Amino acid sequence: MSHWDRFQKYFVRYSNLGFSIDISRMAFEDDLFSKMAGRIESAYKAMTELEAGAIANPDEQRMVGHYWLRNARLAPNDALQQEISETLAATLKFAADIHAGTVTAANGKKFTRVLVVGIGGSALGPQLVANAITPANPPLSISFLDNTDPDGIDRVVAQIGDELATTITLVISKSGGTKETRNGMLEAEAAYKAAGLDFAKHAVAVTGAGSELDKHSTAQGWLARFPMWDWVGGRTSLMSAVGTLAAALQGVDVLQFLAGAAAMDVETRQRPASENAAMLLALMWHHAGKGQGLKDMVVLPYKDRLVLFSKYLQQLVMESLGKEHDLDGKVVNQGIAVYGNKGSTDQHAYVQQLRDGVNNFFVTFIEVGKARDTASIEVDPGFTTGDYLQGFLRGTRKALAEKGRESITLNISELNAFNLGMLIALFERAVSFYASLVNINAYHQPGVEAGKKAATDFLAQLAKVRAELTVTGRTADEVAAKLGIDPEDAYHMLNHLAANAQAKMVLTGDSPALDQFAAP
Ligand SMILES: O=P(O)(O)OC[C@H]1O[C@H](O)[C@H](O)[C@@H](O)[C@@H]1O
Repeated sequence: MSHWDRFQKYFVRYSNLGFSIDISRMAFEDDLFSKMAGRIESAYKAMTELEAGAIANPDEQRMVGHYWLRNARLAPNDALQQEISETLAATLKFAADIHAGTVTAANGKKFTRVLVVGIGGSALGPQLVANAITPANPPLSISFLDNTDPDGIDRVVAQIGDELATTITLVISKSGGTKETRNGMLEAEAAYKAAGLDFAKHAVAVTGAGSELDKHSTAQGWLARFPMWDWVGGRTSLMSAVGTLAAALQGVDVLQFLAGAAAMDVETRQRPASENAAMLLALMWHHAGKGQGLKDMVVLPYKDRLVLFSKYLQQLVMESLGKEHDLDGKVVNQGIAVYGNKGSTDQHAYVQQLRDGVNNFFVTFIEVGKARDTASIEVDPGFTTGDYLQGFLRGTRKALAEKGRESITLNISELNAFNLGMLIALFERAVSFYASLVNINAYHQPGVEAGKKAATDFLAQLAKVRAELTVTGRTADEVAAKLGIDPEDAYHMLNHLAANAQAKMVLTGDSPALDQFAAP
């Protein structure tokens, strides 16, 4: 069969949405659909139950409700439907009050900037939206504190400068207890205080009811609090107040963003697999990686404003699918690695390996029809930069295909709120379908807790190591023996303390075991 015939055979287009998916350059056999029919059927059944309010996250005994966020009528009861609708209305009203100057900074002036403090799903989605679909001259600019790196925090606070006086800070944390976010909140509060500003009068919480952050923000009398629910995972929370509040403050058309997601949901809820873009993605992932994630997903949008899409999908895909056990408790070590930035830029970075090197990936091209909103100059007689961008996408896809490297191409007409909503809904549902195909729970994240606990242990030991420092100096072995901890851990802690003026290295031996550290 010619490429042209295969392209036409498998090409799926939702003309009403200006969307299409091309899987023809994936080297699956024609009997893929029949071979997978049983698992496809189970995936559709699981999806129907999930959207009807089943406990689709059995490990945490929770419903999975992110699809309801863009169509509240789907929620399984009136109370939830009302809560979703009222929260959306409240975020839009709050943003309108900020824009109108009904709600102002403590100095009576309109807010001009929003500072988001969050991490993981409480930052990646808002960062994607801010980068991709914020209007050219947004009513509020945006900054992010998305890590517990003091140097990074200092840079953001310095960039905001005096504008802090008209900056509204959104502290976003579903659990309300994530330490990086708590630290960012305290650092932001310190910056406001240092500027003689009352943080509470510039702060808003987006968190679960009754969380540490909820209690704190209520006790401190912050401007507002918006809810997060336990039936929305962090990585699928962008269409809750996590994403809608920051988006609305920046002048994004939130209702169009949600409408795009809802429209893609309609197309991908129950269509037969061969016409269902989300099921097609899930099946291509399964084919490429043999159901074990053996090939990485390279995300290559040929649009600068989608450069954060791969980072967003890293969490959505890898935190959902990267699981040790399947639903039957069998050890499966599932997952699909995701990386990428943007084309054609990445052609000058790693595409060399994609074409000629190890064939351990498949590419997902994202093609955006409309090149720009303004008129184009000619960079060659008759050609524009947009022509080049399209040429590089098509050329790279062809060059990869010639060497047996697989790719999927998604096409949207232009980059706007509706179409970004569509893309996010598409991948959310593809993740749900894929998880069913490989029989895993896509909605919990046990592995993340392990890291959090190890960090807590590290901090407890760091305090003891610091207390062990004397004027004369101690080696890591001596400190470890005294405290009964791992000598290498002790060594790294002593170096951390020395690098930050909380210890000093008094002797450098010819092996780390001889290095001596003393009190500063
Ligand atoms: O929103 P928070 O509760 O602060 O959680 C922030 C992030 O923490 C962990 O990394 C979770 O695995 C993520 O899913 C979550 O987005």
